[in-house]
Amino acid sequence: MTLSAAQARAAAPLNPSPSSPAPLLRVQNLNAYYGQSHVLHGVNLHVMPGEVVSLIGRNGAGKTTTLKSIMGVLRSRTGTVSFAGEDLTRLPSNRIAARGLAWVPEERAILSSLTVRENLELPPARPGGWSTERALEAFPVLRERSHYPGSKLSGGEQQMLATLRVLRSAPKLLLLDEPSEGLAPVIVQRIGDMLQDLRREGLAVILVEQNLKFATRLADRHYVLVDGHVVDEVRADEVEARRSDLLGYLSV
Ligand SMILES: Nc1ncnc2c1ncn2[C@@H]1O[C@H](COP(=O)(O)OP(=O)(O)OP(=O)(O)O)[C@@H](O)[C@H]1O
Repeated sequence: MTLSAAQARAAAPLNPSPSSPAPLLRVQNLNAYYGQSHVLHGVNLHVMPGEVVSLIGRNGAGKTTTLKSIMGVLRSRTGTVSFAGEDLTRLPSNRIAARGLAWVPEERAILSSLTVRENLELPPARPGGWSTERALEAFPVLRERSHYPGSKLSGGEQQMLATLRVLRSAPKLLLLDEPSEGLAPVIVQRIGDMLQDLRREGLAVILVEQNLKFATRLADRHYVLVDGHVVDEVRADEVEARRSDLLGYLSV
């Protein structure tokens, strides 16, 4: 098979310039399996310190599987995942999280029978992590609802709460799975503002998205996944010129 120019670029060595800083996260030749089903095929990607990178692609392209493989939640994988120069591939997921990677799954991991405040207070805060007060200050809507059970929150509020919970651990890299999914445009805007604030603080992010408008507002680079392959890589300054390609990758 002949690689297209875009595929060749996506498959190129991950840290091309010897003078550029080292990536925070480097994923090399990642293959992942559910039983006999081979789902990721040699995925290569990297995230630089403070960079926001999106993974875009249709349903079933392998975006969530990539996040699960990075976090060590899916163990049936080959290849290498390194973070700040350390090979994480063989570590269990709790130790991967302890290195500073935080995953907010699509299902928005909150405890629905506990109140907003209890949800915020339950994960242990690490030095530098967000306190409950800081979280409630940043999101007055959650302060107003601090005694509500998680189950009574809107989808957008649950998304904010799930993200704030993981910020207690002072992560260095946030992995967000479709944070805008199912939310009203005004709430999507609010979530986007929150991510802009976090990036200004230097947090690196991998954003899994099917909402191109949301992804292109935030991300410095986009990796396109098709059937478990990274087939393209588009920088933010190329998005306008390549918008129809990007829309094509996402259309069904
Ligand atoms: N637990 C599982 N067992 C078997 N196959 C799975 C499992 N989870 C996902 N798959 C399959 O793996 C492939 C990649 O799924 P994945 O969830 O990573 O895609 P995605 O790009 O995140 O799409 P979506 O937005 O639909 O979640 C799909 O073909 C999916 O059916």
